Amino acid sequence: FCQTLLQTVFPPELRFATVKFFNRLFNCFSSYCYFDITEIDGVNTNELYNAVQLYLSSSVSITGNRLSLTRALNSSGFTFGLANNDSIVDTFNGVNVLWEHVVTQRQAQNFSWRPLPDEKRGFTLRIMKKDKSLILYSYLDYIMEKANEIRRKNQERLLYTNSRGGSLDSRGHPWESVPFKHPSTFDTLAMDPERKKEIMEDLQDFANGQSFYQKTGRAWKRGYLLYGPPGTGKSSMIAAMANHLGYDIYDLELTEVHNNSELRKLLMKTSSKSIIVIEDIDCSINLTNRKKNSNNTSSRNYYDPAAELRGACGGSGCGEEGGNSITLSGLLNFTDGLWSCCGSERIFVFTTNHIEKLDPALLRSGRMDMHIFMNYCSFSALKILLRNYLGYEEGDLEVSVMKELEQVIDKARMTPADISEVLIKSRRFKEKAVKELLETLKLAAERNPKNGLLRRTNGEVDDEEEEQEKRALESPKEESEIEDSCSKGDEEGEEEEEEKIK
Ligand SMILES: Nc1ncnc2c1ncn2[C@@H]1O[C@H](COP(=O)(O)OP(=O)(O)OP(=O)(O)O)[C@@H](O)[C@H]1O
Repeated sequence: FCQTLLQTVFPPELRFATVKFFNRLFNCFSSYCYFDITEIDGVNTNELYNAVQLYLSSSVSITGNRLSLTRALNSSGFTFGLANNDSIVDTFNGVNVLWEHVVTQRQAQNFSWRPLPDEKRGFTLRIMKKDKSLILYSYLDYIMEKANEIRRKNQERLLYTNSRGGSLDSRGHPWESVPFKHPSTFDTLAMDPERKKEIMEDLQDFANGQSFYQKTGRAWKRGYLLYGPPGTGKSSMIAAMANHLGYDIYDLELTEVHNNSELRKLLMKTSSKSIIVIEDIDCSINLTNRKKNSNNTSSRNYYDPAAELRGACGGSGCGEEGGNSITLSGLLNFTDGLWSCCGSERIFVFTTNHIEKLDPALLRSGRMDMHIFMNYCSFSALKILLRNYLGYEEGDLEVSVMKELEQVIDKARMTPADISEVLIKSRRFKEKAVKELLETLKLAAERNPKNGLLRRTNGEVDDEEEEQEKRALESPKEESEIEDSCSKGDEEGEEEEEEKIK
C-alpha cells in the first residue's frame, strides 16, 4: 500500500527531478567539482580511463591496502590497480586530488550491436573548485604522459624487420616482429666511460627534447653513424640504446627494398619511439656509384647541393646493379627529407665497417648528427669486460697484472668480441682466464704489424679509421668529386633539375 502510495505521490519523474535539484543545490555549496571518466565512452573505449588506471597503478602499489593485480598480454610486469569502489589521494603541483574507482552493475541489455561488460567501471576525480582551472588540463596531460611511459616500460619491446621481397603480412603490414630481448645495456657495453656518458646524455636529451625540437622547428629525430671494425660492439650499442630508451627497433634490410617509394612506405609504417637501423650500409646498396661517374670534367668550381642530389641519383640509376633501384637521394630523403618527419621521436642508426666507402653526402654534418667510432678494446673497456665476465671490480686484480694489461692492450688491437671469447672460455677459473688473456694480448701485440705505425697523441691512439673519417669529411677532393659526378650525362637535364630543387 505504502509503495503504491509513494509511486502515486512521488512518480519516478518527480523523484528524478528532486534528486537533480538536490544535487545542484549541493554542488552550489560544495567546494569540490567532480569529473567522471568512464571505461566506455558511448561504444568506444575511453583511452583516458586506461591511462588513469596505469597512472594510479604506480602510486597505489605503495599506499593501497586492497589492490587489484593484472598482467596484460605481452607485458613484462604486473600492474597494480585500485580495488572496486576504493579511493586514493594523489598530489600534483602541491594540490591534493581524490580518485575513486566506481564500479556499478550495468542494467541487463536486451539487444546490442556491441555487448557491453556487466559492470560499469569508471574513475571519479574530485578537485577543489579553486584548483580546477589551475591544474586540470596540465594534470590530465601529465597522466597521459606518465601512462605512456609506464606502458612502454611494461610492454615487451619488439624487433621488426621488413618482410622478404616487400610482401605484406596478414594485417597488411610490411614489417614482421619478434620480441626484442637483447640483454646489452650501457652498463655492460665495453667502451670509454666518458664517451659512453656523452652518448647516454645525448640520447636522454633527445628523448626529453620534444619542446626543444618544436621550438626550433626541427623534426624530432636524430641520426647516429656507428663505424669501426667488426666485433667492436656496434650491434651491442644499438641494443643498449633501445634498452636505455625503451624503444622498439626496426632493422631495415635494404637489399629487400626495391625502390625509393617502397622505402618511404616502410618508413610510414614505423611507430614513434623507435630506432630505425640500417646495418652495414656500405654493403646494403651501392651508394658510391657516383664516384664512377667522376671521370667527367666539370666546368663548375663551387659546391652545388642540387648537383649533389643529381649525382647521388647517378643519372644511370644508382644501385640498379644490386637488383634494386634505391638511390642515395632516396635514402637521404628517408632520413632527412619531408618524409622523415612523419611520426616523431625516431632515431636513425647506420652502421658500417668501412666508413671510407661511404658517400661524403652521408657523412656531412647535419645528415648523421653523431658519428660514433667503435674502436678496438681500450684499457677502460677491458676493465668493463673483466667485470662483466669474471666479476673483477676495479682494484680486485693485482696492480702488476693490471699494469701489464694496460701496456699491451692498445698494441694488441683486439676487438671486445675477441677478448670476450677468451674470457668466456675459462670464465670458471678466473685467474687462468686473466693469464690466458694476457698471453693472447701479448701474442696479438707481437704479431700486429701496425704497431710501428701507432701514434700517440694526448694519451690516445690515433687510428687510421679516424683518419679516414676526417679525410672523408674534410677533403676538398670530395667536393670536386661531387661536382664531377654531376656533370656526367646530365647536362641537358641540369637546368631543369636545378629549377626543381630551387
Ligand atoms: N663494446 C662491446 N662491449 C661489450 N661486448 C662487446 C662489445 N663489442 C663486442 N662485444 C661482444 O661481441 C659480440 C659481437 O659484437 P657486435 O655484434 O655488437 O659487434 P659489431 O661491431 O656489431 O660486429 P659486426 O660489425 O660484425 O656486426 C657481442 O655479442 C658482444 O658479446
